[in-house]
Amino acid sequence: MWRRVALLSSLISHSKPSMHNQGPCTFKIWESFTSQSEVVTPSKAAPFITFVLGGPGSGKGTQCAKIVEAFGFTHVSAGDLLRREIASNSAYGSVILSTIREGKIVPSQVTVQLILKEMESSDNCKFLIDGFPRSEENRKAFEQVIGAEPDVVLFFDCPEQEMVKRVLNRNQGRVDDNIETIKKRLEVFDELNWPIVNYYTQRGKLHRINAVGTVDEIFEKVRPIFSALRSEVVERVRVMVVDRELDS
Ligand SMILES: Nc1ncnc2c1ncn2[C@@H]1O[C@H](COP(=O)(O)OP(=O)(O)OP(=O)(O)O)[C@@H](O)[C@H]1O
Ligand SMILES: Nc1ccn([C@H]2C[C@H](O)[C@@H](COP(=O)(O)O)O2)c(=O)n1
Ligand SMILES: [Mg+2]
Repeated sequence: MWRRVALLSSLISHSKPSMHNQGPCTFKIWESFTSQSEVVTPSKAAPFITFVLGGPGSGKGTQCAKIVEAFGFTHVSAGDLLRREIASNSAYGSVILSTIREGKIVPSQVTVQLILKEMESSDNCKFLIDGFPRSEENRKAFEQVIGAEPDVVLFFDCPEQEMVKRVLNRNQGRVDDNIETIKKRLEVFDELNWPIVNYYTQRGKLHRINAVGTVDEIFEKVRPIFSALRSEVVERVRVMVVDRELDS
């Protein structure tokens, strides 16, 4: 039913040593992902995946850090992976840089391969995929390549004015933290985000969180979501560990 992942593009640089098949939760995909017509449903023996949605500056990264601390997830930020790719001068680096500068979305194939590589290199079984999907194309590419859907989707809902204020105060030297790029990012967000929100709402997976308030106030809205899921996550990790032991 399962087979090991062997899909990584050689065009993507290896900035972290590969630990394929070494961790307790060796990452696998369904053989059936090659069948495009097949509906993909989550399996018990799959990593526990949370997608984290929200506009620029809505506080995704900040809340992910709190979830990691409280619940032991591994944080995979699509934006950070793309920035790392730029810094490593890989084949895609200059295209990614100009895309980010223009406030646009990098082709899904690139982003999904980076996410997959990061998940494979982790010995954890529970992931927060931050800033992904940013478009329906992103979402479909993830399902096709990884062969799984997220278990949970968080959406940090924040007014535009507040997002702009936070981004302009961020002060981390990001090339997209300027008013021109923010305007474009907000336009792209408004155009592409809602179909994703609707899709996961219909599937009963979306948690919309009002992202106005202090960091701690917002986390107190996030915490119960993961507390309620604790036994499901523990069971998933157990199944994956057993699965791996049977495999080895
Ligand atoms: N609740 C909050 N109140 C005030 N400032 C916040 C809050 N949450 C995060 N911030 C600050 O706002 C800025 C943006 O937060 P963060 O980087 O977490 O957003 P993000 O959603 O990851 O944005 P991006 O999509 O651009 O990566 C940071 O400087 C962060 O410290
Ligand atoms: N799925 C994604 C995620 C990010 N990007 C690009 C475009 C974003 O403006 C930039 C920064 O991401 P952030 O750190 O704000 O999450 O990275 C993308 O193209 N596709
Ligand atoms: Mg972020």
